[in-house]
Amino acid sequence: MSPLLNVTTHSFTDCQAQAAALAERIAGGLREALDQRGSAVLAVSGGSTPKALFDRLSREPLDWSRVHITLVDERWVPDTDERSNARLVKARLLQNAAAAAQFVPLYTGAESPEAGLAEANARIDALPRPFDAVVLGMGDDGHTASFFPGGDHLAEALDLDGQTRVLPMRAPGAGEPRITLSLPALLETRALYLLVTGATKRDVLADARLGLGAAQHYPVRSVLSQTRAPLSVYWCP
Ligand SMILES: O=C1O[C@H](COP(=O)(O)O)[C@@H](O)[C@H](O)[C@H]1O
Repeated sequence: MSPLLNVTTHSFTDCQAQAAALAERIAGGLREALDQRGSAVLAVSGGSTPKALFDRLSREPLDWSRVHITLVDERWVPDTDERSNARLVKARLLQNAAAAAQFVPLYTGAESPEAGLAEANARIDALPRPFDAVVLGMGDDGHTASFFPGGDHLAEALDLDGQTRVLPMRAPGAGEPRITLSLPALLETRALYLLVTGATKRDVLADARLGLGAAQHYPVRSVLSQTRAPLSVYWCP
């Protein structure tokens, strides 16, 4: 199969419609998981893009008490910091019906992601697998999760044969030190979504698909070109 045949793009003219459609689709997958296996796991991104999605998803009627929610990546800051992805999840997703969900943070309170790595890995290893849904975002520099261009553990994180599900990441464009699920950990999912908004990110994604010039190094290419998990891109202006 040609790798890009593994990617389906859903384009919306309205970002509320995008958020509603993806929330409904994720909720459907979680309900199916609850019916068939009794529990469900959802891994989400942070940043600014998923706010509308989280607002919608938090109102979806399902038994959230049997859903584990974790992060695909985290900035190594406490959840009192406005840069914390956990803070965003608590403020926008763990609300309404979804307040009953069981949150599994990546930040452990240790001094550094390296010092907190064993605990973070243990938390992720303890979750049922495969995950039921993974929601990725993308930065203007072509990063996804905390797979940053020039990242100190990038090659390890993108290694499809890698055994460690959680890795630290430091990179020039990352701001603070990070922790991230690895590519193979993210691809072990029943549903994989990439949420993208705005013309700049649309163009970054188009460049990443072509892989020309600087775009050949965009880490998001690792998600576009893999064949383990079909990828659904949700885009709005
Ligand atoms: O640093 C991060 O950035 C990406 C993209 O964030 P956005 O603000 O452009 O939506 C995000 O997906 C990732 O989880 C986060 O840690």
